[in-house]
Amino acid sequence: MRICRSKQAMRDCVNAWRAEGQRVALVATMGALHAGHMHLVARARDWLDTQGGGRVVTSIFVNPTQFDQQADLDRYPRDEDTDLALLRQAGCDAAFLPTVADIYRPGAQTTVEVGGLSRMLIGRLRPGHFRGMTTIVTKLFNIVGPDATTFGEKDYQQLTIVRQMVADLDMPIQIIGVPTVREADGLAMSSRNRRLTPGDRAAAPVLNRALDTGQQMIAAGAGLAAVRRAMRAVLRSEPRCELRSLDIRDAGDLSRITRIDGPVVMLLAARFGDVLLIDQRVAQP
Ligand SMILES: Nc1ncnc2c1ncn2[C@@H]1O[C@H](COP(=O)(O)OP(=O)(O)OP(=O)(O)O)[C@@H](O)[C@H]1O
Ligand SMILES: CC(C)(CO)[C@@H](O)C(=O)[O-]
Ligand code: BAL
Repeated sequence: MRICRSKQAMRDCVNAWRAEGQRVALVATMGALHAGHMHLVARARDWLDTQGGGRVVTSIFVNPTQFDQQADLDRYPRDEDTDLALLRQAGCDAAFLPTVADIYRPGAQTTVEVGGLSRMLIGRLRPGHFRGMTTIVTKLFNIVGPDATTFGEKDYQQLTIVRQMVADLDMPIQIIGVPTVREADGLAMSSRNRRLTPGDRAAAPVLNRALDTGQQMIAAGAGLAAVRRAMRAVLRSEPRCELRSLDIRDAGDLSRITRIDGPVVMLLAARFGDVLLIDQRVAQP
């Protein structure tokens, strides 16, 4: 596996592959890798196989501009040695680990923001978060120049925003959504899980239980208000869960709905101690 620590090294590596006619798929991460990330690498490889082969690049960059809280950035888990070992095992072809100084040149004035979608839901809880995310994702696309990229459905609003951006700005990149990988007790894998105290870790699967309840009720034809009530009751049964938002939206464009008559997405954000976790599930009547 090649290790590229600068934009130039990454570009040189991709240019050499392109000269051999290789396609390229990108997996963008902030490191502290887990099995969910490995699925993104595997799905990137699957996509390349359907195209006659190619190279997988995984970026590891804790992007400061998408953090609205300095403490969250400072405490974000980092574990480069383990990350690189996992990527080698997964058959990744290159890891891109740029520095903040290389990525953000002084005096930069340009950001990328997807209008309405970035300001709703998590965008309200974390002001500026999605502008930082779409800006770094655009920069990664410009540096690596991938044909395709995989994103997790766990970060459903992020995936929806990236799809919108790529369509709006005519970026010639295929976006592949990857289902959420879970721990045995149902908790969605997330780098932030390792910051949970043992008590909060034991409590956190309540998010998945609330989503199970919502999904079953929606499949049985229950109405919006009843589903919300039942999900809230499940979440309230766990005193360590500090609910920040519970939304049921159109699964395609995240618009508000007044009734459930097609695919919807249930979106949860909750704090356990000082850790904000999110989870989601698509359901239909
Ligand atoms: N459990 C999971 N299953 C599938 N994909 C995932 C999972 N967790 C994260 N991803 C995806 O991995 C990519 C990189 O995410 P990131 O590095 O922020 O990891 P994370 O586990 O989501 O960390 P965080 O604690 O910041 O939520 C994103 O596309 C994200 O949706
Ligand atoms: C896409 C991403 C790597 C951009 O920093 C980040 O938002 C993430 O890890 O989901
Ligand atoms: N996986 C989402 C990245 C973030 O929390 O900033």
